[in-house]
Amino acid sequence: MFGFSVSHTTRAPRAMEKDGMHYHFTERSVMEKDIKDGKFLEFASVHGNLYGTSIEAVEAVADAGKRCILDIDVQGARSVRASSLEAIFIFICPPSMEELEKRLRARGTELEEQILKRLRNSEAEVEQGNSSGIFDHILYNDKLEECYENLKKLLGLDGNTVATQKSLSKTDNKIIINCGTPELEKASKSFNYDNWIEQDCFGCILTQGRAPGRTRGLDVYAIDSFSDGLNGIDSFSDGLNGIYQPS
Ligand SMILES: Nc1ncnc2c1ncn2[C@@H]1O[C@H](COP(=O)(O)OP(=O)(O)OP(=O)(O)O)[C@@H](O)[C@H]1O
Ligand SMILES: Nc1nc2c(ncn2[C@@H]2O[C@H](COP(=O)(O)O)[C@@H](O)[C@H]2O)c(=O)[nH]1
Repeated sequence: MFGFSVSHTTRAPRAMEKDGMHYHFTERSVMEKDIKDGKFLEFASVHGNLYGTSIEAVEAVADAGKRCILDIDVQGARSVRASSLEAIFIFICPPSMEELEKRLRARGTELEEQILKRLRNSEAEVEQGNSSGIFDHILYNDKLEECYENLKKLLGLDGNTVATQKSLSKTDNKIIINCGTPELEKASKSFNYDNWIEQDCFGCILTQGRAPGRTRGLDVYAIDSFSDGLNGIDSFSDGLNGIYQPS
């Protein structure tokens, strides 16, 4: 259902990280050129390295028929928030700086200098995450399982709403999204067709999987429920598969 957008970064890969899976590891000069050429939705300098979300990375998720999740820092979130893109922004916050330090040290992937830099930056991020107004929700990541449960609740994935959230139909030249929760309703109403980047019902950015300008001129409607047998998600097979994944 969900797909992770594989970011680009100029930092070196960690031992277990694979190029193209965890990140697209890249040279700074190459990434800077790609940024100049408009290939990135957002980018930021984080802990001394460049990180960014390419348009292609998001399209790859959309092409797979999945909803796109971006794991990005506060600067990146601010850029997306300031853009015309609509998304739900969730700040995942450690329970305390002490616990974060323990976790970072236990991860064993950074040298002391980098750990200290990351902790300093995290302090600023936590402050901004809590007070900048960028984020729609703050999730405290104390016990992982609880955090996961809370995330599911927040996305309306914990109960009966799931079935309706997945409902989508295409009839004639109209795409109909079923709004199962207030969050969904907000999301589908903010569907941004012009930019070919849409708000996913679960707060993720997703695309049509096509480049800007190749519009087919479809209209998008959000409705409260499917009472007329329009649950035709399986018939949604004309190449517009970047929007919703069939259940
Ligand atoms: N709830 C949790 N309980 C225990 N360990 C956790 C929990 N959440 C995350 N961790 C661990 O803490 C470490 C840091 O987490 P993560 O990599 O998500 O941090 P981050 O915010 O991206 O920080 P950085 O930007 O420095 O990478 C990882 O080793 C991760 O496995
Ligand atoms: N603005 C962006 N931030 C990103 C992106 N990909 C990852 N990140 C953030 O960087 C830090 C560090 O990540 P790490 O893998 O080196 O530990 C972390 O906060 C990520 O969320 C991106 O594409 N854009």
